[in-house]
Amino acid sequence: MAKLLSLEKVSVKFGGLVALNEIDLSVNSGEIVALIGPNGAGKTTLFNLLTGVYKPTSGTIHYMGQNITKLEPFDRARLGIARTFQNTRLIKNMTVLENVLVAHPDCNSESILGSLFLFGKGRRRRDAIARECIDLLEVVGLHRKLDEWAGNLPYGEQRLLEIARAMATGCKVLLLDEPAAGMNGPEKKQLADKIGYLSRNFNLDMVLIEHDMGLIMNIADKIVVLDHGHKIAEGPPEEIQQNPKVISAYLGGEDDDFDGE
Ligand SMILES: Nc1ncnc2c1ncn2[C@@H]1O[C@H](COP(=O)(O)OP(=O)(O)OP(=O)(O)O)[C@@H](O)[C@H]1O
Repeated sequence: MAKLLSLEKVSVKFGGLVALNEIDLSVNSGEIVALIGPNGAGKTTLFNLLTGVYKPTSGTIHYMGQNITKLEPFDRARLGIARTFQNTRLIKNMTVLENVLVAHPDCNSESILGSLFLFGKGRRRRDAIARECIDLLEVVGLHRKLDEWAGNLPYGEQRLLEIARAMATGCKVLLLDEPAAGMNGPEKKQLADKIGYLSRNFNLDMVLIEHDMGLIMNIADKIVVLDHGHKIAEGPPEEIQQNPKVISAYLGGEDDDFDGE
């Protein structure tokens, strides 16, 4: 498998605190990678490193063969690295479709209004962008709610809308921060199905921070375990589930939380 994204001996220090210590990590093309670890392990710091919000104290980050260690968040987004947030960043008083349209690189809120006055080629382009966005909403199952206010959607659907917004940017790597947080059982099942579908059909690579072990066991190809800024394990779910280091560090020995149920 081709390496898409890789970290080589990356460390992040905040004053005297080592939030990440010489982390090596790679995301291969077509992979779903789950990042787990107890509170303060360094998961969010790693996401901020990948998006460029934080720069490493030492080490390098490569993406599609390019050294992106010093690239700013905007440039990384343009290269195809997108993320969703634990607390959704939707524009609640815009419709579902408008939320996706404004995330599209060829569109912004001014051009949505301006498009009323478009003719010919401009209008065809606008229609094509709208079609693309509606197709994305169909993929996440929200195509029947195009005109609803984003803020009125149930929580699970707001998270799916965030994924559609991230995809509208044309991303190749999607970083999902606790996508299942606050979801009920059926919503989690729907999310797991969508994530699997997106990965298979859109050639989208995903890294997710998630605490729901059942979800992770279902969808992840690889799990990376952090503890106090150190990578303590990496491997397929069935291997990680049995790893005594992980059980004791992450779960304090209570392996009944780690059975994927
Ligand atoms: N901007 C910052 N300044 C100082 N310390 C920070 C900063 N960001 C994170 N840290 C510290 O780095 C360590 C790792 O934090 P991080 O948020 O990455 O952990 P986490 O695994 O995401 O935890 P949680 O599951 O609670 O969100 C913590 O000790 C945290 O207090």
